[in-house]
Amino acid sequence: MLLHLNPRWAPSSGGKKRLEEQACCALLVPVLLLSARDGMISHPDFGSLGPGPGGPCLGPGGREDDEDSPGGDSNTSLAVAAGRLLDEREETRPVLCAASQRLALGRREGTSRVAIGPPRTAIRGRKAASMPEAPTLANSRDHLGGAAALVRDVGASMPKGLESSTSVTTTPPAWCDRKPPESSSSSRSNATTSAGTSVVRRTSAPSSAGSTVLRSSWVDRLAGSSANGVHGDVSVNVRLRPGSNSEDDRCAEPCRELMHSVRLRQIGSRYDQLGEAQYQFDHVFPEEASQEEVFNVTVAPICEAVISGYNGAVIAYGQTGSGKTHTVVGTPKFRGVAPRAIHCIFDALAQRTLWSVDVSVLEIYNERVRDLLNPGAVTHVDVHEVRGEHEGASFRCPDAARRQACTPEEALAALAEGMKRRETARTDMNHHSSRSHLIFTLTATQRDPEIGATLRGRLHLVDLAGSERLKRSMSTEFASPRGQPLTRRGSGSGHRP
Ligand SMILES: Nc1ncnc2c1ncn2[C@@H]1O[C@H](COP(=O)(O)OP(=O)(O)OP(=O)(O)O)[C@@H](O)[C@H]1O
Repeated sequence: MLLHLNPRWAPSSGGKKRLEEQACCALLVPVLLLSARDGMISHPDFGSLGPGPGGPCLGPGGREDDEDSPGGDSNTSLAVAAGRLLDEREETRPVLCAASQRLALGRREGTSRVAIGPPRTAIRGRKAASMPEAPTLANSRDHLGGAAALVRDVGASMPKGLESSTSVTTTPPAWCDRKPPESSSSSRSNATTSAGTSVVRRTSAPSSAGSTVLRSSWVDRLAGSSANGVHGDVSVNVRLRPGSNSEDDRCAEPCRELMHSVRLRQIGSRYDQLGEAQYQFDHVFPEEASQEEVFNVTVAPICEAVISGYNGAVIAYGQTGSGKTHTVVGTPKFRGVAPRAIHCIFDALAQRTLWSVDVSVLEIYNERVRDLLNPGAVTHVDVHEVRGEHEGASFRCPDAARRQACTPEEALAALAEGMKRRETARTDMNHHSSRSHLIFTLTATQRDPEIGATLRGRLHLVDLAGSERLKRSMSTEFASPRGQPLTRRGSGSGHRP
């Protein structure tokens, strides 16, 4: 998560509320993310693998490869996250309340200077000394461990017939990150599990031994990850937008005394009594931080994980004009994380023999999901909620276009095409303001024909609409067809309650 702050956001009136909005972001975002765990870095996808329209596009040395699964495993676990977070107010309210409670309690405990426990502490389940445990975060270690537990559960639920019918006989390639099974037999099967829970596909499904090794490998990684913070974790980072020259003008700055923390300061005599507040993050990017630095620290590790078969998401959150689109997409001169991630993933795939990449660009606008790669008029696509026995709910947009990309340029062209169709509106704060949530998803699929294994990782890059309330940004030009504001409270732009 990349949280964006505009240090100049210190208006003379209504300042307290606005400062609170920025401060609340710091607390709300990590808490909210927990409820979006499925859209975060997670275990390799157990779902069925479906080729997108146009069929698979294979990398150098690849060959046309037919998938036996029906198409439709799609791309919007992030849309999920965003959609659920922003639209299902009933669900998020307790979480929001918990965060507000934390903020309030934190304030009460300090007087003029309040040090709020670091979000990462809360996320990783180490209760901050001064923090009451938020009710909806009940034991967040369990929450993080949920992914690992999920893997165990899915493995445990392998149908018996499947377990005994197949085996893996060859040593997996280096990229597969698996050990060969201890015992093997030659039988093969096209069987898949009832819930599509086998990641080994097409001509074979894992043997009992093989799948156990596979699972334990993932479980180890996931379990290890929550301990070492490399994978399977949520990191919350802040980037400060440049632009404020004078000290008096600034309401946010990196804290020199405490690493990776930001100090928020209220400007103006009316709210001086509020004092300062410090928030600690995984990383704080000062105003002078380059695009490259942001990518290297926050996104490059996720790209590596995607190549290893994990799903990852990068979500840019912040007020309008705070630099979300600049960070995610950037400009030709200052390339954002999206083009860098695309190049990074393609560079890694170039070392492999058999791979394919497809991309999709979706937009959540006015509470509906739109497919921005549809060549005709921009169309809405339905969101299907799928509830697996062990996987919880996931959301898919099977009708959304998934464009095959053989080169980074093709993937970038798809992103550019989607950006062009994205709804923008002029606000008083940002003349090219994004009024929708943009979700760019890149799916990297690698195959090993020898063992019939498929390894797939997804990267979701999300540029959220401005988090401010609509009336604050005075975005009066956009209204729904029914004359309502673009988004209601609690959803889309201005989604804070
Ligand atoms: N780190 C930065 N360095 C240089 N310019 C920046 C930086 N961050 C933002 N900007 C500039 O600030 C302006 C607003 O940024 P941007 O459009 O990315 O904001 P946003 O958060 O996406 O806003 P909205 O939610 O309204 O779309 C742009 O002109 C952008 O180039």
